[in-house]
Amino acid sequence: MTNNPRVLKAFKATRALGIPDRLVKPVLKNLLAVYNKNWELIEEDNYRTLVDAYFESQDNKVHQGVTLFTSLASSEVGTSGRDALHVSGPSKGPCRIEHSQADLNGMGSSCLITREGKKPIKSLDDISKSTEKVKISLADEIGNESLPKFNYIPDNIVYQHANVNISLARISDEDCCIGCSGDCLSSEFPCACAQETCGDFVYTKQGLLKEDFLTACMREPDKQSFFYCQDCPHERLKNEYMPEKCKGHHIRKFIKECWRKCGCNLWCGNRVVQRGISCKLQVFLTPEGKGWGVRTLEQWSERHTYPVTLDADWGSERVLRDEDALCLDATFHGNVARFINHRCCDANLIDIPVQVETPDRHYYHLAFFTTRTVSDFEELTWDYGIDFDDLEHPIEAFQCNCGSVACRGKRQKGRKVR
Ligand SMILES: C[S@@+](CC[C@H](N)C(=O)[O-])C[C@H]1O[C@@H](n2cnc3c(N)ncnc32)[C@H](O)[C@@H]1O
Repeated sequence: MTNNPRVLKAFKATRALGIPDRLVKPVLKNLLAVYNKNWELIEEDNYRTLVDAYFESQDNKVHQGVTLFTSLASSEVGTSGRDALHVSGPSKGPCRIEHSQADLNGMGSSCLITREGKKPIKSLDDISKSTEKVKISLADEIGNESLPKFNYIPDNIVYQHANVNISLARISDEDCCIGCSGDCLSSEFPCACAQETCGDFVYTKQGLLKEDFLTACMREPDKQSFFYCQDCPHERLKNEYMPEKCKGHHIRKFIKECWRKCGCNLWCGNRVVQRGISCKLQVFLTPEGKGWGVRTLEQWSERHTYPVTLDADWGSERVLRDEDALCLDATFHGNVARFINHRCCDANLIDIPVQVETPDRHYYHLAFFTTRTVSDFEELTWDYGIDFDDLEHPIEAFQCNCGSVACRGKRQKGRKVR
């Protein structure tokens, strides 16, 4: 552990990008040697040289010849391209929250042992570049695709002027459990953080979502659970001068996790999403022409949770200020969730909003939970909620190849989408 304030400041800057100190340390040491201890060069432009040097060093480390064993299942998660996740945005372009960093060029040719046996493929050992707790591998068993260039970041980063104000001072005593200690799930009475979910924690001691809460989240929304804005940012984004009437926003159930102002510890059972991805996931090239997708490398015989921080905003107020209409955009910076493909109606994932750092509901995490048993090597899918007939929908339509018998995109086949 160093006391050098310049080193500590450098760590602080790289930590903000989700890079652990232990990985930055050797890169920093190397740069100091190269620059003859000229700190100014390293500190310039918010440590740009250091960050670039770190990512370069990680690129060089891309392992070739990853071997995965059939006995372990493989799976992946992917999400939001820009189109898929623009849930709402202000008229002058959405305030963006970006996700994750990693330059994924540098794929190696190797052999991957899959359920079907040995196959020549391109593979990467860990697209998260050690920023996640578990490795997220990549496999192209078809061998003809290069990855889109994007930066893998494990946590959200606020882009430009997005109105996200995270501060402990904004969390009132009613919004946290200062008096708790250890694990809130073990205490006799539920703490203040369970108020959001009617005094009952939503997680089991095993870190799974309780059945009744999940079932309630999966239920078809009724008319009362929609909110209609007077002046809808969604519609204004489509047509600034003659916006149509708001089509409605689904008012959804939130999960509220304990956080830093709470007295409990990091291993409290009411802190699941914030601890990061813990499942073995793999990004793979889908054979149906959907591009890259995500699958799991292990069977989840129970309903399981893993966090992917996406974002959206919904009309929780009569008049939504433009700057509060946030969206998640993982086009350039994102995590593994950016690869999750769409499946109509019977997807095996559901997204649930999770309040962690702020009681302000404009900004929250979007976590994906499995809705049923997922087999090893099964693709993880999510219903993007696209209306394939609405060509003005903010999610850009594509020719749906989800394969579901209830595919809503079938009618699109043979017709040119945007
Ligand atoms: C969030 S990205 C998912 C990752 C994407 N497959 C990739 O290779 O980066 C969304 C894009 O994936 C493709 N996609 C997702 N689901 C699809 C589906 N059911 N059928 C065809 N293409 C799909 C579409 O091109 C869509 O715009």
